[in-house]
Amino acid sequence: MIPYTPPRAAKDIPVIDLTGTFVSDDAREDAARLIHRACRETGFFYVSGHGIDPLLVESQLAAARRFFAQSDEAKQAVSKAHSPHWRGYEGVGAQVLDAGSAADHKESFAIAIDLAEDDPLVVAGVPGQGPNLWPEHLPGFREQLLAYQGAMIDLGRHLMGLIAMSVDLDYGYFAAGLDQPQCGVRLLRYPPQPQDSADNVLGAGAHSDWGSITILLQDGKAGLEVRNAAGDWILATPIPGTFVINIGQMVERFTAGIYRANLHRVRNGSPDAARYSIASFFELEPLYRMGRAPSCPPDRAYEALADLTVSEHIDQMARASYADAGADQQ
Ligand SMILES: O=C(O)CCC(=O)C(=O)O
Ligand SMILES: [Fe+2]
Repeated sequence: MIPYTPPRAAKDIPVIDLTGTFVSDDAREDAARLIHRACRETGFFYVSGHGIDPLLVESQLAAARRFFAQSDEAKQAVSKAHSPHWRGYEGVGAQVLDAGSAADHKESFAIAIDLAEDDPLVVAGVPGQGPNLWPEHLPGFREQLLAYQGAMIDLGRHLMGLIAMSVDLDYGYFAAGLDQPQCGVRLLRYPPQPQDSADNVLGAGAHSDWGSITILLQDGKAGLEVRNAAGDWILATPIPGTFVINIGQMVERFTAGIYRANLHRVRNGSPDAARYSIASFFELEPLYRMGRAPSCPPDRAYEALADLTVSEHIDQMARASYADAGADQQ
């Protein structure tokens, strides 16, 4: 358990403008340098100038509000219990992101790449691969989520290119793992924070993300807290028009620890309103093995991990985070 202590105001999470990076190599070099620094310092940065339609973004938050406003019965109809692939709805208390702490005070709905049961990856039993669960009574919901997921995949591919450049590799370094990338999109709703937090109840307990990069959309409400290099917790205040990007354990492994998949947590700062966010977990192909970047020196701590595929690693982490919540909660 990581006991809760109040955060400081954000001052160390930079905003990186991507506008020029879609057209100019020089702008890519500049952005890669800023990404390098951010990934060493906190593992977090905002991106602006990302080119994603603000209407698509607004509609995505609206879709999240519509989903969670449904009856409990409608939400349970797409319960994660019906999916062996980590898709669907889970209620408050279903997940423990900080082992030893109280369960997370959040509810969520997740999709990933929608694969038919006869897709070769599903037939081969590759962890996490399969069909999505879709709510029956929300017209347009599926189309919206798939459009948003498509935009996240485009942005994720671009960011992986910049991350490769940030450690002196080519923009195209990850091409072999980016043909059919994975992208989980998770709608999150954090009810108002329980005032009695004696047993460390948080919206999401302190954790680092498991995959490559997370692209986070926040509604206007503060809540995301990030631990900086000095060990202080700082608030990642929502900035309109941006996404918060953080690197996960796959990129930490890629750099053999030069970049850190940093601890973060959520505590809804509004006493009487829910906070909504959308976390998109961008990931290389399921069977990709994330080796060490040739430009980063080896570190023995990471050598033992090298044999797991992306999907095996994420599946292990997911299992652990739900096992901690007990089998009786969904
Ligand atoms: O909701 C947020 O602000 C962050 C969510 C998060 O860290 C996660 O889902 O991994
Ligand atoms: Fe996270």
